[in-house]
Amino acid sequence: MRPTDDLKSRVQNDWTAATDHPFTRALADGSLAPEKMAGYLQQDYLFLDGFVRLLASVIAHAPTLEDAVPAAQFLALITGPENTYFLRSFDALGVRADAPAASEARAFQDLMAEARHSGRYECMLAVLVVAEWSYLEWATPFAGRVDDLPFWLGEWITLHTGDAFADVVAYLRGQLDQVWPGLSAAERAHAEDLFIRAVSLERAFFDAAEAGFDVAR
Ligand SMILES: Cc1ncc(CN)c(N)n1
Repeated sequence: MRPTDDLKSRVQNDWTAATDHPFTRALADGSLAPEKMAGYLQQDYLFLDGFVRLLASVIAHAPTLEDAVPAAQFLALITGPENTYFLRSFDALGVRADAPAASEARAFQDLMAEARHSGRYECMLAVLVVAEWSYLEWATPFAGRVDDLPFWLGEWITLHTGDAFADVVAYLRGQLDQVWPGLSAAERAHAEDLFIRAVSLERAFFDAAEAGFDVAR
């Protein structure tokens, strides 16, 4: 079994809860209240800050230029079209971009900083694999629904579906699978711990979004 499949199988409960969640089902069928999407996006914009730094660290730690290029191209997408999606959505929803962090966003920021500061490529990848693979899984079944949705819902699905995004997930998983056999037991345990905590935080983030984050105006 691929190491990344094995890691996922160890947290199947949280994984399923995070990738088949009432929040994303409501997002995809258009019944999600704009206020709830606004609160989610404000908190996710704080997530994005730590994510960009973590992805930049993966680029810095990739073993070769060839290994780094797909991450660098993905970083351009995140800081380009995804960043402007957030800003256009805040504008359309009438909310500010700089909300105070809720505990779920802070916990994710802390985890990403921990992975980055570990200086370990596999630890950085473990968190990125969870973040992107789980989003590909929840969004893919809804790829055909985007045309009927307001852009702040539909484009969020589009950003996390399609061949190019599936290639990003395949690349991140491939990098982690590739380095895994060369790791010691302690190094594997460290990366696995980050993977498990990241899945749990993905679930908690959607639970909190469904309950409704406070919205800053
Ligand atoms: C919390 C979270 N996890 C993952 C993603 C996917 N980029 C995201 N936007 N936000």
